Parts: sequence; C-alpha cells; structure tokens
Amino acid sequence: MSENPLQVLIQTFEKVSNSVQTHLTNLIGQPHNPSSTSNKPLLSFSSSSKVNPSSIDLAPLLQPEDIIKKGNSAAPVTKEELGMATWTFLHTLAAQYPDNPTRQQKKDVKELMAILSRMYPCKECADHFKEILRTNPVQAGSHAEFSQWLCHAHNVVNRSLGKLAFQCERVDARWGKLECEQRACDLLGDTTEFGEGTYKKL
Ligand SMILES: Cc1cc2nc3c(=O)[nH]c(=O)nc-3n(C[C@H](O)[C@H](O)[C@H](O)COP(=O)(O)OP(=O)(O)OC[C@H]3O[C@@H](n4cnc5c(N)ncnc54)[C@H](O)[C@@H]3O)c2cc1C
Repeated sequence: MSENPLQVLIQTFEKVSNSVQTHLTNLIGQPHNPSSTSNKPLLSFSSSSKVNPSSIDLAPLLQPEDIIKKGNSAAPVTKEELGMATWTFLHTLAAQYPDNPTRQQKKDVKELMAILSRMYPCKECADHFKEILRTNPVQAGSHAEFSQWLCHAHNVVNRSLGKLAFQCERVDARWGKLECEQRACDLLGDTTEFGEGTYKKL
C-alpha cells in the first residue's frame, strides 16, 4: 500500500527540524532547559495520517535568554549596513562565479540582479539599481565579465553618492572566494559526491 503523502511530508519535516536543532545546539550550546526541550525538534508534528492542529507543538526550543545578544540586534539596519552586506554577498558571488558558467548559471545571475532591483529593501536603492541594469545590462559570460560588470555597477552607485570609483582591475585582489573546506562552496560543489551522469554539458 502506498504511504500517505502528507505523512511522508511530516516525517521529512521532523527530520529536517531535528537536524536544525542539532546544528543550533552545536553552534550555541545546550538549550536553556534541557529537560524540557533536549529531544524535541524545533517544531514537531504528530506523525499520524490526520493532522490535528492541536498536535502541532509550537513551543519554541530557545528561551529568550538563549538568544545570542549581539549589540542591539532588534534595531533596524541602516542603509549603509545593508549596502555593505549586499555588496559583500554580490562581490563574493562574483568571485566564485565560474570561468565557464552554464546557461542556467548565466540565467540565474541575471534573474538575481533583476530580483534585487525589485525587492531590495531600500526602495531608493532598488530604483537606482533598476536604472543601472537598464543602461548596463548584466554581463555574465564568465567570471571576469561578471566581476567587472559588478564592479562597474557598484562604481555607478559610488559616484552617485559622491564617492571615489574603485579601480576594477583590483577587484580580484579585493574580493576572494568564501573560505571553505574541500571546495564545498564551489557553485557546482564536488561533483564526485553525486556520481557520474549528474551533470551534463548544456
Ligand atoms: C544594489 C545597491 C544599490 C544601492 N543604491 C544606493 C542608493 O541609491 N543610495 C544610497 O544611499 N545607497 C545605496 N546603496 C548603498 C551603498 O552602495 C553603500 O553600500 C553604502 O553607502 C555604504 O558604503 P561604504 O562606503 O561603506 O562601502 P560600500 O559601497 O558598501 O562597499 C563595500 C566595500 O566594497 C569595496 N568596493 C567599493 N566599491 C567597489 C567596486 N566598485 N567594486 C568592488 N568593490 C568595491 C570597498 O572595499 C568597500 O569598503 C546601494 C547598495 C546596493 C547593494
């Protein structure tokens, strides 16, 4: 007899939830009150085929005092902090962008820029970026092309804010790949893990 798909979904969710809990515990130590929470997933559902809303345990695993306090973490971020974090993300992505990207990777990176121009949490910046994309379409044919394009786009923003332009020939010296063991951060990862035939030339 085939399994109830909802039950399979719930079991999968519980497994993921348990692994997140283990990961969090490794990161921040034991939960505040181990006796009440140590064996519970972050969210747990009854595995019966019928989902009863009252069986959903929404009690959070972490107590407020367990939350790592990093300054005033509830304070809104500034436009500058958001900008720096976003440029760090984008330039790191560019540093890892392959010399010979697949068609999908080129499509993804263009979509990512388009989505940023629509959803970036600073509206003024998003509108500005949209205009930059309109006049400077994303070039993502290779690592060199994309990292130079991004450097140029960043410089357009820099200039509009009255800042000096960054020298783009130094972009590879400024932005490196994410420090990561055993190439685990490569966009394609270690292909041996998935076996032959997982990847094909597009
Ligand atoms: C898509 C986007 C659009 C934005 N639009 C606006 C806007 O319209 N108005 C606004 O006020 N703010 C905007 N910002 C924020 C702004 O760009 C800065 O992030 C913010 O002002 C903080 O500047 P910063 O001088 O600390 O360094 P950032 O400009 O954030 O740069 C971070 C670091 O990147 C390096 N860097 C600088 N220029 C380049 C470059 N060209 N190429 C590679 N590396 C470089 C430098 O080492 C620098 O310290 C935008 C941010 C983003 C991500």
